[in-house]
Amino acid sequence: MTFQTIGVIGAGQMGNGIAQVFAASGFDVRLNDLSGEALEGAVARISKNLDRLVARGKATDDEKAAIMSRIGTTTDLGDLGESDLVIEAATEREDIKSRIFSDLQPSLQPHTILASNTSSISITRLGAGTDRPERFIGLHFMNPVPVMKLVELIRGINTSEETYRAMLGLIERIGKISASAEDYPAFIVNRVLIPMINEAVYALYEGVGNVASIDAAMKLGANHPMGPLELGDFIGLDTCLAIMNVLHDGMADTKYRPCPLLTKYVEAGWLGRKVGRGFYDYRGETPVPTR
Ligand SMILES: CC(=O)CC(=O)SCCNC(=O)CCNC(=O)[C@H](O)C(C)(C)COP(=O)(O)OP(=O)(O)OC[C@H]1O[C@@H](n2cnc3c(N)ncnc32)[C@H](O)[C@@H]1OP(=O)(O)O
Ligand SMILES: NC(=O)C1=CN([C@@H]2O[C@H](COP(=O)(O)OP(=O)(O)OC[C@H]3O[C@@H](n4cnc5c(N)ncnc54)[C@H](OP(=O)(O)O)[C@@H]3O)[C@@H](O)[C@H]2O)C=CC1
Repeated sequence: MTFQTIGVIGAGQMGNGIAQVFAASGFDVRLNDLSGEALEGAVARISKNLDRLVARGKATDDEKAAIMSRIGTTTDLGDLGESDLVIEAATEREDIKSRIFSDLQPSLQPHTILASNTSSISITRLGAGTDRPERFIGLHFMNPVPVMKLVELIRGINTSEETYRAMLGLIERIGKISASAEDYPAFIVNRVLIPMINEAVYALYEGVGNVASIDAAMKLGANHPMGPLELGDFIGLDTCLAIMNVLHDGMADTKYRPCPLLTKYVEAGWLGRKVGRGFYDYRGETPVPTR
């Protein structure tokens, strides 16, 4: 299987990172989002990330220009039809993802592989709703995509060995390392990580600590690069809540119940860094804890 053109759906924090990484490895990328504004924001973000690399001598101006020239944007899903692989990285909602795959299907070539960057949703179920469950797979990148080495590779029950092998090779080609996970709710990384973040929110909710003390405790006491509440803000509290709900429903176990305080923040629209406020308020010079 050869890959040249990669479609990416959803130009949020993950979609733009995935687009950057593939373009930097020489692939042509078609980035899609519902809104032109999101696409402009993604291109600006990628350009800024590459400027940082140029400033640190890790890339040249010419390399930056070549990477940028390989990224095309479109609000029309039909423009992704030429892709050899399409990676969906839209909002963590099964109805949105299923709809995207069914809208995309008529434009696709027969050989195209479909992947979802979902954090938690069943790959088997998403794949079963398409015309190519054997060429459907979970490709779970980590945030921030240009920095994090891991891509979790999740095979649905129908995913073929050929598709799996092709993705193993592709992950290596973009300089990442894969870990294979079985298709159970939230896979490996988020099965462990998101309940930890949810537990930190419980510690806040119950008054065991405040935002600053909980994050300091885990950064200095467990050597985590970010505290769990800071990390929740970084991931997006809507995404964290969606993952907890998938775990709670999928495992049918109350140990995964989302903390009511997490739900309250999401209901308030305090989704974390991407909107300027979550467990910290990012609208000033330095982040200020909200509790
Ligand atoms: C929810 C899911 O489904 C799965 C997930 O993704 S879970 C989340 C997984 N991610 C994590 O756990 C991240 C935890 N945090 C970290 O590892 C670190 O805080 C961090 C890598 C994000 C930043 O590290 P830091 O040392 O504080 O920052 P800094 O020194 O500024 O940056 C280190 C490098 O990362 C780059 N970087 C930092 N943030 C970046 C971003 N958002 N995008 C691109 N590059 C970034 C910097 O350019 C720098 O690169 P160089 O070393 O090449 O110069
Ligand atoms: N955040 C993280 O740390 C990680 C997230 N993921 C997963 O990646 C996916 C994306 O997450 P993330 O980038 O954080 O989310 P964001 O909210 O940053 O971005 C999602 C983007 O998808 C767009 N979108 C929504 N519906 C559609 C659609 N029908 N067609 C095209 N684009 C659409 C949204 O547009 P609008 O804003 O207009 O709705 C938004 O621009 C999720 O499945 C998430 O679970 C995986 C690993 C890590």
